[in-house]
Amino acid sequence: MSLENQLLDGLEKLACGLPEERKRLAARLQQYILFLDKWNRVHNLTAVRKPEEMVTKHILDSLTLLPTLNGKRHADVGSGAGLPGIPLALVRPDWHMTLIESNQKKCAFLTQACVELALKNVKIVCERVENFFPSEKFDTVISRAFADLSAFVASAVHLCADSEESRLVAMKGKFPDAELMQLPPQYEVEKVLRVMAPGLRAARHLIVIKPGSERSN
Ligand SMILES: C[S@@+](CC[C@H](N)C(=O)[O-])C[C@H]1O[C@@H](n2cnc3c(N)ncnc32)[C@H](O)[C@@H]1O
Repeated sequence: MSLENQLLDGLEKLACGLPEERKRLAARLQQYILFLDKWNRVHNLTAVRKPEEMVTKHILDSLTLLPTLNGKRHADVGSGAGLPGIPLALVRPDWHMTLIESNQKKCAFLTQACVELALKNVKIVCERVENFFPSEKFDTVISRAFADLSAFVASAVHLCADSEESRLVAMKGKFPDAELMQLPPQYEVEKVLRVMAPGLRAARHLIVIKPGSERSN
């Protein structure tokens, strides 16, 4: 199956967009994969080397977040090669994504990817998340493969908007029993969702956390 058809099939299974729109989204997502593949050959941005594996392991996995995010302003902490932030920005041009990444080489890739893909709804912050204090905060603060839950929350809770609806969402593989037990009690785990990325057999979980009163610290 071609990359574009693999993406189309995955978008359909995720119930993402209407049929005509899905074709356009699949073409945009393919453009991102091809650009990531080109850079990855030289700069080693991700261990997933085959574009067809990037479809499931990176793109469709990132898009499992879609039904869980509320609001329009989202931050992706430790975004790496733009995951999950860039796939989300591509399929939801009405959202604003801020990608926070401390590694200069990865930031250079992210900046070029935004130019190549003409992404107007993405901001790159090349800084450690602990040192980033934006004037406007976020409805959702997301991470994938960034840190254990306690470290993620401790370093990024200050980015959550001062509203009842703001959340931190960590993307995890198997159910993270030990990490959940270690999470300090001031953070309320609102829900743990088991999600399926089309074509990916591995277990995936989204941990949705309320920031509590810690966010303004
Ligand atoms: C394992 S990678 C995951 C990348 C991407 N989220 C993914 O799922 O493919 C973790 C990323 O977090 C970045 N990182 C580590 N500590 C950070 C910090 N304190 N602030 C911002 N980025 C950080 C690293 O440079 C790296 O790119």
